[in-house]
Amino acid sequence: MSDGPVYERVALIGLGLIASSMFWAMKRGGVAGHVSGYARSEATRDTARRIGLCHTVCDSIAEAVADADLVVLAVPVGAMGAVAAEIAPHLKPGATVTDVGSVKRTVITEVGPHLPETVHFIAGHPLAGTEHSGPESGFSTLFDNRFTLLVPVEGTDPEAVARLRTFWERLGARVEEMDAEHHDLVLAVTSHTPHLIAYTMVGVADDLRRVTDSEVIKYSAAGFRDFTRIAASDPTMWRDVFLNNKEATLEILGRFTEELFALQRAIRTGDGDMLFDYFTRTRAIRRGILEAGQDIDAPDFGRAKVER
Ligand SMILES: NC(=O)C1=CN([C@@H]2O[C@H](COP(=O)(O)OP(=O)(O)OC[C@H]3O[C@@H](n4cnc5c(N)ncnc54)[C@H](O)[C@@H]3O)[C@@H](O)[C@H]2O)C=CC1
Ligand SMILES: O=C(O)C(=O)Cc1ccc(O)cc1
Repeated sequence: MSDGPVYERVALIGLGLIASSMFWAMKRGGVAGHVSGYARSEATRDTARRIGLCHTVCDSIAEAVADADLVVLAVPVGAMGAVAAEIAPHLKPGATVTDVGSVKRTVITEVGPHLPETVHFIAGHPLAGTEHSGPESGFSTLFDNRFTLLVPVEGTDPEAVARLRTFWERLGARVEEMDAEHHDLVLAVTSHTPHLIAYTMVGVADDLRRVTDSEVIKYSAAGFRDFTRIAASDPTMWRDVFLNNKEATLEILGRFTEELFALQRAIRTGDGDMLFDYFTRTRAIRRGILEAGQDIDAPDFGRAKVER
């Protein structure tokens, strides 16, 4: 594969954390010839122009997608269907449309039917992010060494998939393919339910704060600080994730609650062996991941940001 652009013209719809990171990563690697961008709010478009995000920031979605070879939907999951309907009449035949949403089954169901048969729709999800949002939060290294999952449906043109794979690889990502149901279950375990637990724990601490004044924050240990970081994530995005990955999240939450009750019982009855065995098992999981050579720690976002 040569080092030239993978797509001549790319359109980014929604100019938040993921789209802006994609732009900086495309710029870094010369992955696109020209990038146009569109965001619904005028304030976001103004910010994008001010910081040089995209070669052209368009005031209409039709103009943004008109000549694009690749269109990336980077809006909250709940907005994907409506955005697909808006762009459909303006797409260039032969173009690829993809998305970056955190849930895949509902996005495929809601986007697919709006798009003409002359375009390739290939759903996607970069497993990389931060708790920040908006056009100024992105940086070029966000996808480096992180997975991007592609979710092609039956009958998708393999050449279009291969090209999208190359695109993500040139942004720094490791690419794998997965089906939508499996994706949604895996993400419910590894991302969606953990976010819900963080939101809950911070909510509980907030209730307590009214009793103990500012002690919860003042004496908070690293674990709780991590929860507050995650619980600072965008409310619209996460509302949409849970409403659109209902079944898998409820399944995992059910199992979580059962385990929590078992631990609660062990504490109440003084069953130290149960607690010790449980914690020994969970410790082995992290050790196993580290021994397999996978880097599971978050990158240094503070430093990466400065490099944009
Ligand atoms: N934030 C994260 O860590 C990750 C997010 N994702 C997914 O990427 C997508 C985008 O997320 P972020 O970039 O974090 O969000 P963001 O909140 O930073 O940006 C979203 C953008 O979409 C625009 N928007 C919202 N509703 C719209 C609509 N109806 N029509 C047009 N534009 C609209 C917003 O104005 C904003 O420009 C979401 O689907 C999210 O699930 C995927 C991986 C990681
Ligand atoms: O900031 C974090 O800890 C994340 O977990 C980022 C993230 C959020 C949502 C996704 O769909 C993928 C990655």
